[in-house]
This record gives sequence, C-alpha cells and structure tokens, in this order.
Amino acid sequence: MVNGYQPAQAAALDRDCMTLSRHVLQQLQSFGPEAQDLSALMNRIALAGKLIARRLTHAGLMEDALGFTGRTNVQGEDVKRMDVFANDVFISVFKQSGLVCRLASEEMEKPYYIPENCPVGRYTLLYDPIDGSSNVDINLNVGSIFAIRQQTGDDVDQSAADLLQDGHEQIAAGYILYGPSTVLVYSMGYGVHAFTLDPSLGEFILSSENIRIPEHGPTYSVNEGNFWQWEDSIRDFIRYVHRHDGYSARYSGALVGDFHRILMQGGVFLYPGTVKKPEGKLRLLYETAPLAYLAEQAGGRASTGTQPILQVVPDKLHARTPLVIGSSDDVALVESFISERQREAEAELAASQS
Ligand SMILES: O=C(COP(=O)(O)O)[C@@H](O)[C@H](O)[C@H](O)COP(=O)(O)O
Ligand SMILES: [Mg+2]
Ligand SMILES: [Mg+2]
Repeated sequence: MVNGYQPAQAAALDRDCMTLSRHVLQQLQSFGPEAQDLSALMNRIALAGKLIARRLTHAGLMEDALGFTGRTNVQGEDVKRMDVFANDVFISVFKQSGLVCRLASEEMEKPYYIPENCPVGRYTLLYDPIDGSSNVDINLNVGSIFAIRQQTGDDVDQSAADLLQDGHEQIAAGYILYGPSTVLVYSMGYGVHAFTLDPSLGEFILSSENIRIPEHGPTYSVNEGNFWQWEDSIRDFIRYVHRHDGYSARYSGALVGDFHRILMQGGVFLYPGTVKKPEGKLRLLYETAPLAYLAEQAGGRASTGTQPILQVVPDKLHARTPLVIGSSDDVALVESFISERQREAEAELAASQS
C-alpha cells in the first residue's frame, strides 16, 4: 500500500498523470524556457488533434463536415471540407500562442505567418492536416502529420527559403492517428512515444514509451494498383514477397495508419515513384521527413530507395520524394532490388559504349 492506495490504484494514477506536456519536460530534462515552449507547443498540437477527432466523430451527423469543397489545392488535388477544417484548426490553436511564427501545410501554397508570435516563438510548424483524405467520407482511419523546425533567419521576403533544408533540421515530429482511439505519436530526438486520448479526461495519456520497430516484420504495404507504373526493381521486390512465405499485404489508403502498423509490428511501407509521378506522391516536409524521423528514432529506416530520406534537401516547399520506410532489414531488402537493377543498367551502358 502506498499512501493509503492499493498498488494497482497507485499505478493507474501514475499512468493517468503522464500527460503529453509532462512527458515533453521529462524528455528534455529541463524546466527552462525552451523546454516550456516545446511542451506548450506539443500541447497545442494535441489540442488541434482533439478538435479534429471531435469533428470526425460527429461528421456523419453534420450537414457540412464531409465531402468536397469543389476547390483544388496547390498540389492539384480535390480539397475536402475536412482538409480545410483541420488546416484551419492548426492555425487557430497557434494564433496568439507566442509559440509558432509560421505554419506550412499541404493545403496552403505558401506558409501562414503569425508575425505577432515571432519575437517569442521562432518555430515553424509543418503539417499535413488530414492524411488519407479519401478515407474521410467512409469513416476509416485518417491522420495528421507534423514536424517542428526552428526558424533560421528573419524570412523578411517571406520566401521560407530556410525551410529548404534536410530532415535532420527537424527538432520534433509526429502524427495523430484518428482510429478506434485517437493516438498521438511523437519524438523529440529521445525515442518514440505514443499517447492515447482518454475522452473522459480530455487528455493524451502515455500508452507506449520508447517504441522500437522490429528489425523485420511480416507486413508489406503498397498500392499494387500501380504495379505496371513502377520501375522493374519495385516489381522485383513485390514478386519476391509473393514467392516467399510469411508476408501479408496491408494497405489502408492512409499513410499514417499504414505507418503506425509498421511502427508497432514491423514490415515495410512503400510509395515509389511511378511513370506519371517519378518522385512519388508523398511530400517531403510534412509527410516523408517527419515519418522518417520517427522511423529512425525507433530503430528503423526510411529511404527514397537510394538515399536516406533525412538527407534529402527539398527544392521547394511542396517537394515530393519516393518512400520506403519501416523495419531496417525490410528497407534494406527493397534497396537491394533497386541497386541490383541500377548495377545491371550501368553494366549494359558500359557494354554498349565499349
Ligand atoms: O498521400 C497520402 C494522402 O495524403 P493526403 O490525404 O493527400 O494528405 C497518403 O495517405 C496516400 O493517400 C495513401 O498512401 C494512399 O495513396 P494511394 O495509394 O491512394 O495513391
Ligand atoms: Mg498526406
Ligand atoms: Mg492531407
């Protein structure tokens, strides 16, 4: 018995007290101003997650929550009402917060500036407000992806050129998965941790600490509908898994959901380039780089197929990269098929020139 409580009660209380903001301070081992800012920043992201989760929960009962807006975004994709709502939620929670100077999102051609925050909070939030939008109208899992970067320079011309740096510049990254429960996963460079939203408390409570991706897992996750648009090397890999025992295909149509499975259970997610889109579909700054940061923090890997995602320097805000992410052995296996085909192509070229 501890202070009048039974051990089980004390353990449950301890668990319920490990909120996200407390965890961030514990991770940074500081109560200094920077740690307080990052803790508050994560708390605002969590608030955005709660607001989006609440709307998703009731969306089917609301007049104007589901469906398309009739507009296309900077990527040329049809925008859904939930994309707009979630994009605006992130902006609202950071207005007058003193925490974030700029927000850059999939849904906005240019960053959204909050100059009144800049003297204090020189951070930029990069985010994909709703990932897996095609799932929204059919009540399947979707997510939000985020990364935090420190602003370098004053960005006086509002070109956001300082954001065009590699993924090692991220100081935190994570996602919120809106599934049967709402789960927030984040890393600040000290491992990967998951928090589950307890609706009765309205708080994200620590549910898995120091998550490690198994070195190999059974899942391969890819849209095989693109089979004939891929390079031969990707088809080689898919044929390999078809011919070997122990693999299962899992693909939910939302990167966050598919990555979450792989983070917890191992395996590999691929979104390779296609003939139509050689760089693939996924955007670096607010999709592939944040998830790569998490994968590496959890002992896994993330690659374009030929280069670590975290080394890729984007040439523009909405730049895309191919993605191979997950268990280290499985990512290496995909890379080996790619390098094999490259060697063959180089040998053929050399032979034709000799
Ligand atoms: O890029 C994604 C969606 O992002 P978005 O909803 O546009 O933020 C991914 O979640 C993909 O939608 C997902 O991997 C499925 O892609 P497809 O196989 O349908 O192309
Ligand atoms: Mg997305
Ligand atoms: Mg999106």
